[in-house]
Amino acid sequence: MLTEQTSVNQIDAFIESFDPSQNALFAAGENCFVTRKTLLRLKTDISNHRELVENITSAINDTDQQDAVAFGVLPFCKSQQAQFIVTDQINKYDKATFTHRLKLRSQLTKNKQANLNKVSHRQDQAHYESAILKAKRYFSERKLDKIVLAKQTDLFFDQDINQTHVIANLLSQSSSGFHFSFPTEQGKTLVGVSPELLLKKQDHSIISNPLAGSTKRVEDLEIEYKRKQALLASQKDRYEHAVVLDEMSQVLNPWCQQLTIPSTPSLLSTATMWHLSTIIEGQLINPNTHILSLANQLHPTPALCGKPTPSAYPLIKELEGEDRDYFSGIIGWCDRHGNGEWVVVIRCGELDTNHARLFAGAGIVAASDPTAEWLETEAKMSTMLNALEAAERYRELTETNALELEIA
Ligand SMILES: C=C(O[C@H]1C=CC=C(C(=O)O)[C@@H]1O)C(=O)O
Repeated sequence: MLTEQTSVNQIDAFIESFDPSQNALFAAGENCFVTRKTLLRLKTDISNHRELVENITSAINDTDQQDAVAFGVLPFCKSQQAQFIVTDQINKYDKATFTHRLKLRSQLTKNKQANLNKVSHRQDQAHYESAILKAKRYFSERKLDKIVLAKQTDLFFDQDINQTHVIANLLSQSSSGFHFSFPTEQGKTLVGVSPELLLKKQDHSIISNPLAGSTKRVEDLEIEYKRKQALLASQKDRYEHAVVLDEMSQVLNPWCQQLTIPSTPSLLSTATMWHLSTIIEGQLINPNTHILSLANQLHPTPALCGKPTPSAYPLIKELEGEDRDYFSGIIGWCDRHGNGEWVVVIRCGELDTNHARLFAGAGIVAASDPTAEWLETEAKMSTMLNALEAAERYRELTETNALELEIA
């Protein structure tokens, strides 16, 4: 399917021409895939799983290229359209080497890094916490068990953001996770490093790694140890996590001859967070089942939406006050055999000239504390703030805002 691993010189030569507004990137495990050239771009509805699979399969088949692959991003909302890039021009690199060479290159060419000038929360702390209190009414009326509430934050810089540099930072911040960069048709670049594998499929085998239940990482090892133990023991977080597994097993079971879901979660870390994590493994009844069909049926899981899904979906739009678009959607690739790998679009942002819009959410259940959940979204946003080299300035600007609010 893909070009064989290449030498450092070849990587450097490619990096010279790497342009995030043209090349899509998806890095998982030890591999980093980068598209060289687009054969076709297409947009397609996602409300019907069969239609989605048919559209993508025929787009791949129409290329007449055996190795063609579709890279895509599906929005959170099923009434919006997915975007795909179909290509057989993909380079496969060793992730560690690509990261190292991209970082070196971006350090050499880096002019003065853009400075963060202004922060504007599209949902500020007061909005976010009041949305949680409103959701709690639905919990007490037993209309809802869980809802994931998110915020979007606009950052404005004094000059254009160096997108290659942000991607290099994301890659070097953590070797684990799923790094992605996708040039959208809106002329923006969706970038991030997701810790959450929605689904990977190869012939009969499927694997998924849902996450739900979180705590922030700290430098002090003793405190960190206590936080990890508290997360594992937390009834609230275990419930948040169990809701996700329940829903996923209901979707996957009918498709599988075998499905293994461990009875207790383990812990998974990112550069900034700890999460409750479960690895689900299965064997499909039919190896021709298309990954997009399954991924789109799972999406959005209660790790991004809620339970019951039909109640949580419209309430999210009402409480957040705007569409999430591609944030908390899914991103990945598939080939002509219906194999591929899809992850959820979190720990991410959309870059556009001197502006970045960041996204972060948290699972809310009856036992949630509004301020703790807000702080969790702040901690999750630090992945992108660090990649933008704007974490300190963000704190200065938002602390000043908070102070101004207090004085007023
Ligand atoms: C919605 C996000 O995280 C989800 C994934 C892992 C843990 C989560 C949590 O503990 O709330 C969220 O469900 C996000 O990072 O924006």
